[in-house]
Amino acid sequence: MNPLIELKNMTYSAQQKTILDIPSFKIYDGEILGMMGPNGAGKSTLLKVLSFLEKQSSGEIVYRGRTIRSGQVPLDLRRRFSVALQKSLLLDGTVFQNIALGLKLRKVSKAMIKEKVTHWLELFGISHLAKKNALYLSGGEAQRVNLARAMIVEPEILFLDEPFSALDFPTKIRLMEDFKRILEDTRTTAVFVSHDLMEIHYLTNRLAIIVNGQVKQSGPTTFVLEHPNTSTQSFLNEWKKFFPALTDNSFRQEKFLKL
Ligand SMILES: Nc1ncnc2c1ncn2[C@@H]1O[C@H](COP(=O)(O)OP(=O)(O)OP(=O)(O)O)[C@@H](O)[C@H]1O
Repeated sequence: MNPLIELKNMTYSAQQKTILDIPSFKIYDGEILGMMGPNGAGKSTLLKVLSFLEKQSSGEIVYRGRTIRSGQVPLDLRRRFSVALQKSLLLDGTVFQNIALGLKLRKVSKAMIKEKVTHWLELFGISHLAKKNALYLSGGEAQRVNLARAMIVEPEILFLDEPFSALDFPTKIRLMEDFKRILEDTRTTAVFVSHDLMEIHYLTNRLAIIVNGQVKQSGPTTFVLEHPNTSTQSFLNEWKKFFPALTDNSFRQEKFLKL
């Protein structure tokens, strides 16, 4: 399988400190890749480098066979990606206008914008909010708008940095269920940073554990959770003490979704 993105000897440094040092890492078409690791491990920085919001200090990022070397800013590629952060950063305007923004910037016709926004409002279950000012939404509503805004441009990769962390548990579950279905239906490749093992377990099919700016382990999510290696076990075993059943597949089906 050809990777969508490949990192080769990639480092990222700031203030004379190496923050990321990744000799080799690949992201594949259609996967939902989770990234976990302790505070300050470099997850958000990696997300920014992968989405070309930050330039790597050395090494190469190969995107669909096109090599981007350190120092280069591939502005044309940025438009193919969407980034959704924990804080939804919505603009003062209606929900409709917020979701339409990416299409407007891409000079899509008014009729097409209307059709697409209506479609994405429906998919995220927020049609009733279309005319509401986006600054006066609840956290759960705002995050639905944020995700619809990211998805409407049909990104080749969606980068998510803790988008659910501020939501209460039932709101989070409902949004994650809807979002997972949308990602699967649209076959969107997604890279998802989270501190929450339940979110990671539910949403992702591959997991990378980042510690001290390095990818210490990656593989199918359930496998990594069940078989931490010597570099990741101290981090993962802390989690597993509190959620021993997370490595049991039936847990997700029978308990997690019905909580
Ligand atoms: N521009 C910068 N200048 C200096 N240090 C930076 C810069 N960007 C990131 N760092 C440092 O790099 C390290 C990794 O930060 P990053 O935000 O990527 O970690 P993280 O894994 O996302 O952390 P958290 O889980 O706490 O959100 C931190 O020590 C941070 O202070």
